[in-house]
Amino acid sequence: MKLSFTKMHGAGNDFVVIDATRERFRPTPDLLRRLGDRRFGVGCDQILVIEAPSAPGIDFDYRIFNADGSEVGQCGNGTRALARYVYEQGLSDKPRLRVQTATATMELQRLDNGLVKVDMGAPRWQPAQIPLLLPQAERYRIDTADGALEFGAASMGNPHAVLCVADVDAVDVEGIGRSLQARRDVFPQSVNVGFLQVIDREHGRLRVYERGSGETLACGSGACAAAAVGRLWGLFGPHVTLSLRGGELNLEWAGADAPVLMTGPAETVFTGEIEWQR
Ligand SMILES: N[C@@H](CCC[C@H](N)C(=O)O)C(=O)O
Repeated sequence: MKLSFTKMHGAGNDFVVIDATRERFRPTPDLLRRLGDRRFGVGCDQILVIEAPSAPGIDFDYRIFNADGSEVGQCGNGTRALARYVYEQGLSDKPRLRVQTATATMELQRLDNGLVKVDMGAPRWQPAQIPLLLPQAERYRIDTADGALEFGAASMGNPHAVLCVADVDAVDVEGIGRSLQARRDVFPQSVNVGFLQVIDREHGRLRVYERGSGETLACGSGACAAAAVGRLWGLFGPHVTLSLRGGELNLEWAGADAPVLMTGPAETVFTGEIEWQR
């Protein structure tokens, strides 16, 4: 059988988008891994599945799979790609859309400049399993194979650890990323590991070693977590632009229970079909 897909990206974080409002899609582990495989399949960081809404007040259900086939609850860059797809394909012309993932409800807004702004919801502070270093700033410290690591931890519907570093280009992103991900006592569902270099109160640089797909060129939920941790630690003001290897994202967070707002690009790269033996 043939499966139609659209290849998209948001700041270089790339996606295979499946429109399950128009074709039947059964996300088996083999098929997901083939879609994610850059050599034997299509290749992407995440597979995004757009489905008809399963609840009132929601425009679309939105399922997210990492390239390794694991299903997750959040993908910020993918949310902007979803909005772009919906508008390009005429699935909706509403300027604001509400989408539901396994763990989060998000509101998306199409801006006049072609960018998409996403209300990502309020950060939730995690993890509870380890003692805080500084309780008032949600700062943690654990011992790993790479020595003692200090980090902030936030859930944006998926788990993130954020480490402040002097120079993102000089960090062993994969090594430290993997060693934190291996600490299942602290992160039972593993974790996306962000490395944040603060430039000034409104600018930073960020690299993210993602769960299920390794280092990506950008991570939207990781950028939200980094902006929130940076603000909580007194390093950032309420507006910050983060430069990732694939582009820039703008983040706003007023603090406490306010949602993190993320603005950035999303592009369609090509469409295709993949042969698939069920
Ligand atoms: N790239 C994404 C995050 C995708 C999911 C993540 N790898 C996880 O396992 O939680 C983003 O833009 O947010």
